[in-house]
Amino acid sequence: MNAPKRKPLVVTMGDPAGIGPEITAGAWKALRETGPAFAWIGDPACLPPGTPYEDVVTLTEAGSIFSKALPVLPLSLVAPVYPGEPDVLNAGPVVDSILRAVGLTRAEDAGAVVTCPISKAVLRDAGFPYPGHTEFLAALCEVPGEEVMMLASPMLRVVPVTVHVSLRDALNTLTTDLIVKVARTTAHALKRDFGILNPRLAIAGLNPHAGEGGHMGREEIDIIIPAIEQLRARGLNVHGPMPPDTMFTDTARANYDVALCMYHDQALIPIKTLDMENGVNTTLGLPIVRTSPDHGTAFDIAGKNRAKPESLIAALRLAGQLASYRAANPEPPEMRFT
Ligand SMILES: NC(=O)c1ccc[n+]([C@@H]2O[C@H](COP(=O)([O-])OP(=O)(O)OC[C@H]3O[C@@H](n4cnc5c(N)ncnc54)[C@H](O)[C@@H]3O)[C@@H](O)[C@H]2O)c1
Ligand SMILES: N[C@H](C(=O)O)[C@H](O)COP(=O)(O)O
Repeated sequence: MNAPKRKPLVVTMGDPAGIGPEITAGAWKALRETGPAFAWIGDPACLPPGTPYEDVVTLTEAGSIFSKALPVLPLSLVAPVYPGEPDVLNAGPVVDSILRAVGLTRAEDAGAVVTCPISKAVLRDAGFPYPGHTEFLAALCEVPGEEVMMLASPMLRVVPVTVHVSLRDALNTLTTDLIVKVARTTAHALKRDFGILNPRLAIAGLNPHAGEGGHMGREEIDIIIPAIEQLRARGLNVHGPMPPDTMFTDTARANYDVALCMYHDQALIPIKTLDMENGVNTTLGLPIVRTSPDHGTAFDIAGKNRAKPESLIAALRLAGQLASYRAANPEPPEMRFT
């Protein structure tokens, strides 16, 4: 039987005053011969001067011209773009680019969505009601609350249990049920999409020394250990709570497939420190594949020809692999949630 033909991926514009346009042009140059092929939904006026691009109407056209030019599904901005100076007036097209990308992927015209970085502050100032792509994508896919953020690189995978909230709110919202839910979605995705049959989950503690038996905080005893017990009772391969300060050493990382962390920076500091260039953000729990580079808009270097496209290239490669894996491996019923 022939392997299913790979569908082109679709890349969103992100904030046009950030590094999205230039890393997109850089990723196209790096991947034009090998793929995965993709189309970019954005305003060509914000691409670096001299970028060879061609307007397209369909993803099929994008696949056939990809080796010659960056395929663009055009979308007009409202305000002129000055690199490093985001404009709230362009929030509408930034959001439209995401909406169109999700529509094309849900319609199975595109293989996956790869998002360029948005400024959460600019979108929030414009009235956008979501904290980030992760939550917005879950709403668009009609699975609000099911989303799980995972950042992955060849060195480490991490999942923050609480995500885009203040540290104080993270402590207030951390519950046994939430840890169990996020861990189950993570284990399921590692089996389903990454081919890891019995994923090993390391659960971080919250407090110094994972609470030191309750002398440095009770969250491990009251919240985290009950979650670990429930997950083990479901047959998941889980260990912890691990002291957060030592769980990211080379030796410790060799013993797990993913680290479940209790708050955003506990998860993202280690991966961005160890492997920023190869890190990819992917949203688990969605019916579509979504990846993103692990960095933000980098307004400080936008338009200065200093932005590295490596993380976007890694995001495109991972999206291509996950989409192909899903197409070739329809989900067997026994793999569904344990
Ligand atoms: N997926 C996303 O949409 C996403 C992810 C992270 C942050 N953000 C947003 O980005 C904005 C800026 O966030 P930040 O300053 O904390 O992080 P950032 O990742 O934009 O920048 C942090 C530092 O890393 C550098 N950097 C980032 N990407 C780089 C690249 N590809 N090549 C070279 N250097 C690079 C920047 O110049 C900066 O010095 C925020 O508004 C945040 O909301 C968006
Ligand atoms: N929390 C992510 C990070 O710091 O890299 C980032 O903000 C991306 O979030 P979304 O993919 O939800 O936009």
